Amino acid sequence: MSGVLLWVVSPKENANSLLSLMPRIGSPRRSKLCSRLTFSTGVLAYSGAVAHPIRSSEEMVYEVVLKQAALVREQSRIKERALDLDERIETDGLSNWDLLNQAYDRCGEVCAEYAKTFYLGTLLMTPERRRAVWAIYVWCRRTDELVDGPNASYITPKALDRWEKRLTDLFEGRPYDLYDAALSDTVSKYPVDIQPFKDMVEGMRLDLRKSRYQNFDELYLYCYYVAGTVGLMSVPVMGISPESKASTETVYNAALALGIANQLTNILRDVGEDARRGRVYLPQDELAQAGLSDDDIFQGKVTDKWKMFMKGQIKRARMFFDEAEKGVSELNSASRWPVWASLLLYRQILDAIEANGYDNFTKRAYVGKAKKLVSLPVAYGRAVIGPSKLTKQLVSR
Ligand SMILES: CC(C)=CCC/C(C)=C/CC/C(C)=C/CC/C(C)=C/[C@@H]1[C@@H](COP(=O)(O)OP(=O)(O)O)[C@]1(C)CC/C=C(\C)CC/C=C(\C)CCC=C(C)C
Ligand SMILES: [Mn+2]
Repeated sequence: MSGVLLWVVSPKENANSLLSLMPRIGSPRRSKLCSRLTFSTGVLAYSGAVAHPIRSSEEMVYEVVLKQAALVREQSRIKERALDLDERIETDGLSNWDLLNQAYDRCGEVCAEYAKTFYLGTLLMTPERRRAVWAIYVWCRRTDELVDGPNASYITPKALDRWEKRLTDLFEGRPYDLYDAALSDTVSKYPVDIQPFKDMVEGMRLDLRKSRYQNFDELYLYCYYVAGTVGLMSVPVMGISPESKASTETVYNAALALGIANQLTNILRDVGEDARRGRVYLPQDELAQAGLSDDDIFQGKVTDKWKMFMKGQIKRARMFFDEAEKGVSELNSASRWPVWASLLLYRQILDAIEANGYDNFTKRAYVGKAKKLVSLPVAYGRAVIGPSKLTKQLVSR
């Protein structure tokens, strides 16, 4: 016999308490802490006489973190073979090497076009790392465009299956086009696991079939798929400082946290815009606990209830940013500045939501040019600071 049993653990159901908003970063210790302190309800799977809890999103994501961290340690994917460019790419008398350089240059152009500040930041990286990050950026952008771009209404689950097949092909050295060729080369040189890429495609599938999230556990998984994955993809390329004493998992957890923080911020910024597309990413149970419903969101009135609710959501996003900050200094020195810059800039969107009086229905929170300009040297200042000397704290987490 097997089935699912719902149980209630804690009598304290206070959605706005600090503890219930804690980032659920997936180290086993944190996981235990979270389940002890924050879970008010849970799902227990039972089969026969043995009962065991169904894994939370956090635990499932942590497995990917461990896998990626192990891969980095082993450096097992570093291959000696040169990239075998597929005959589907027209050669025009150019060598594979020329084509590859062209491919990377095109990725850089896309990056400069869509993400100027980030592009500028990458210029501080070594040429090898910089172009690898561009290649990853372009693949992520293209993946996102499938469900968010101008042709989104034509995208079907089958099209996403084809996109995933193309992904496995490029990981095996069979790229379809120039952008894929750049990524194919990157993943052959750096210890990048395919799983976060596949998971991002899964996030796009989720966007096709799901427009409501019952609780934070569901939302956490979505945020991992579409943004936490970016952190896991980027760190193997950006590199961890040789001086870092932190465990690889610690750094990957921070990278994951930055992706989650960014996506939560993105969701809070875009509440009105998403509602107009029939989408509500905010956790339904937390909305209900705050006395709010989808209708309140569709009506878009900034009430006291809404402000209270938003304060809690912003607090949680900030906690993920705090968790991420702990890992940035552990990265290679040249990679720290773009990461700090993107963290500080994205984090300020939360301040902008507050400054807009929590009206994220009709106003789009953004960071103005002056604030952006001030943030860049601040990011630089932070980037100069290297890995933490507090090794014990970081290693043992
Ligand atoms: C240095 C740096 C920031 C590197 C990452 C570069 C990279 C590969 C970015 C890809 C971003 C991308 C196109 C993702 C596709 C899905 C998506 C659009 C996610 C949203 C990004 C914001 O986009 P935007 O504001 O344009 O949103 P709209 O489409 O307009 O709605 C996300 C919110 C998530 C992006 C996630 C990150 C940038 C994760 C960053 C984490 C790291 C780089 C790890 C850093 C390492 C440590 C140790 C902290
Ligand atoms: Mn958005």
